[in-house]
Amino acid sequence: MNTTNTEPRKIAIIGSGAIGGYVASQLAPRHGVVLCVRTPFEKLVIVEKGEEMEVPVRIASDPADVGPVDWILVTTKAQDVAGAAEWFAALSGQETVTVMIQNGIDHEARVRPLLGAGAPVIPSIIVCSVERKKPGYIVHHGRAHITVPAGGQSEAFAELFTGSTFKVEAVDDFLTVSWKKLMSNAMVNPVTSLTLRRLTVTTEPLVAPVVRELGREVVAVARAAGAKLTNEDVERNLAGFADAPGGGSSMLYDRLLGRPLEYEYITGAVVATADRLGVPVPINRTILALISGASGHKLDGSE
Ligand SMILES: NC(=O)C1=CN([C@@H]2O[C@H](COP(=O)(O)OP(=O)(O)OC[C@H]3O[C@@H](n4cnc5c(N)ncnc54)[C@H](OP(=O)(O)O)[C@@H]3O)[C@@H](O)[C@H]2O)C=CC1
Ligand SMILES: CC(C)(CO)C(=O)C(=O)O
Repeated sequence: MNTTNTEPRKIAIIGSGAIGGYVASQLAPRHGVVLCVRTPFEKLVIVEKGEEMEVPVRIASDPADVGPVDWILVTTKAQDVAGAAEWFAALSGQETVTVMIQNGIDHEARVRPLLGAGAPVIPSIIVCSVERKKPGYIVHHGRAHITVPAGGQSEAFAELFTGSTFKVEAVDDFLTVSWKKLMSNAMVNPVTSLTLRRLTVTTEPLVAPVVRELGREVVAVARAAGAKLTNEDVERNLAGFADAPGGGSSMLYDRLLGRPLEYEYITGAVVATADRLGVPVPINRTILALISGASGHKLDGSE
């Protein structure tokens, strides 16, 4: 397979929620896209600036109905990767490249047990605010940026998005980009989820200092792990959240629906790394306890 030209490719997206649906909408005009879904739906609709658009994709709910593809894009929540084992088996061919489009760190470790030892895997960091209102109905609140590590198949991956709204950037210091995004998520995802508020909750006078301290703890952990973060990154994030009307977080949307929360891969990853490297993170540890208690529980108190 020649992965460095711009011919149409066979692309499968495992996990067609908010991110998977929006990414599909940007690839479908030029490539053959199949959505590998757990909960079937009839059609994929994207809402962009208030306008609905139906996306021409194939929707498959049975791994027996698909064959090997050029690219597998993984956009489930991090804790759901293992549950998609049958999709990986059906979609993987000799030259299939798998791209992890998820929050958190250690992307490759999540999927490696489901793939052959030498199968190429690209980790990625996505900045894009999207909300799934119901299966197959996705609202894009703004931004469309993906970062991948330089080298390997990353250039070919970036070419898939030619002509789309996504900017795909390949960087040498992927570690720093990963920790910057993890910091952003550790600052807002649990706080929006616990307060049931959108990003503007971070401007509340009593909330902002907690969010700032969550970020500063992550800076200390990230630096111990070798990433180049500073407290200025925390301030930049706070200013950015205040300037994001309408946007929430993926953890807020899950909490509103009583779904399992991705906390182990966000705040949990911060605390686990902090413990390994001997960095104190008391606020993140407290938030981890609270968000773990909220995960998967209904909002009406009925458990
Ligand atoms: N939403 C956002 O704005 C952002 C999200 N992210 C990250 O992107 C990743 C995806 O998040 P998001 O799109 O919000 O999540 P969603 O919950 O909206 O979508 C995840 C999808 O994965 C599906 N899924 C789960 N298990 C399987 C399976 N075994 N087979 C097939 N499909 C499966 C779910 O199906 P079902 O319908 O059955 O539940 C759901 O449709 C996460 O890591 C998140 O943190 C990053 C940046 C922004
Ligand atoms: C909050 C946001 C959009 C960016 O920090 C995100 O990554 C998420 O919703 O999980």
